Amino acid sequence: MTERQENGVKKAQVLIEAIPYIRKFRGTTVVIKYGGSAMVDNALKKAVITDIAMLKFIGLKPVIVHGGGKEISALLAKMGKESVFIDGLRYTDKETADVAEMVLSGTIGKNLVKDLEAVGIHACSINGKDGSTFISKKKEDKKGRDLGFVGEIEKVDITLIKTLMDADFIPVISPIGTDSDGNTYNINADYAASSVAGALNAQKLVFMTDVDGIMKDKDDPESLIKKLSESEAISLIESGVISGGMIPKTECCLDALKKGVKSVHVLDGRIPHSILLEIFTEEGIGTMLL
Ligand SMILES: Nc1ncnc2c1ncn2[C@@H]1O[C@H](COP(=O)(O)OP(=O)(O)O)[C@@H](O)[C@H]1O
Ligand SMILES: CC(=O)N[C@@H](CCC(=O)OP(=O)(O)O)C(=O)O
Repeated sequence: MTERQENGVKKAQVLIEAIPYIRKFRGTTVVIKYGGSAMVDNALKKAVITDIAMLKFIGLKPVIVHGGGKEISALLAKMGKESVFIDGLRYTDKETADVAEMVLSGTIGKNLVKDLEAVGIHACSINGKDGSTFISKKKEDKKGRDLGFVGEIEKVDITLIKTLMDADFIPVISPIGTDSDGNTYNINADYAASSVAGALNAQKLVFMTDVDGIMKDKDDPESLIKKLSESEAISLIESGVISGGMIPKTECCLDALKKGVKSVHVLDGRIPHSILLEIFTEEGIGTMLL
């Protein structure tokens, strides 16, 4: 065989390795929490859009829940407003809630739709106010501090999400909610993603972050944990191996599993095509919780 033919065979082998996974996951729902570097860097953004398009074209049902914390902070800074975080949640006064809605729903959601439509995938962006998708309430802080208009989701009404999916649109969901008094709530995107995945009874929930996955030593990528059970994850939190921002993320993973999601994946969004590598290869690329 010539070198060109050998390369062709290698490409075919990659496709063949994916067959059992395509068979297993066709027709199932995959919720993707999109954020971090993969949302800021243009080349990575393109890779994520391609991956999501690929999932859709081969018959999976992707649903996107996106973040945008850095972009909200940047606009607030331009307005001369400092961002204040309380245990990872942005203190949200009325003006900040409006800015969060504008950035998340007005800019990021619509741009994702534009990028998906450009590769031939129908997409529609909504936030939790549309169709009363996120029935929310003010989030109470465990230590009694006031978080302002930070919301938590009491219930996800999946009617609109399902309607879009049934009509072959990828729902792109911004983490904004409302209550019966008409307040606008800013909701942490990880929490929103796990609530959506639970309500849809998703096969998979994928978190894109800026580290390799969950590690035994957070500064040593070689210590990546490839598979994690619920009980192991709890003991890693208790022993302090999982710390900082990875605590709420892991809690969201556990919450989704409890709500019936079959597996949850924490992936490095800095690696191009990490979604495809995780779902369609034997060795995966990040951490899978199940
Ligand atoms: N055991 C661990 N494995 C991986 N990351 C960890 C671990 N413990 C703490 N972390 C920290 O959690 C961070 C990821 O959480 P966070 O910054 O909130 O993610 P994101 O901004 O993507 O939502 C990592 O940058 C890392 O410093
Ligand atoms: C209450 C709260 O903190 N909301 C987040 C919502 C966006 C988000 O979660 O974005 P990332 O996933 O990129 O962090 C915020 O205002 O930053």
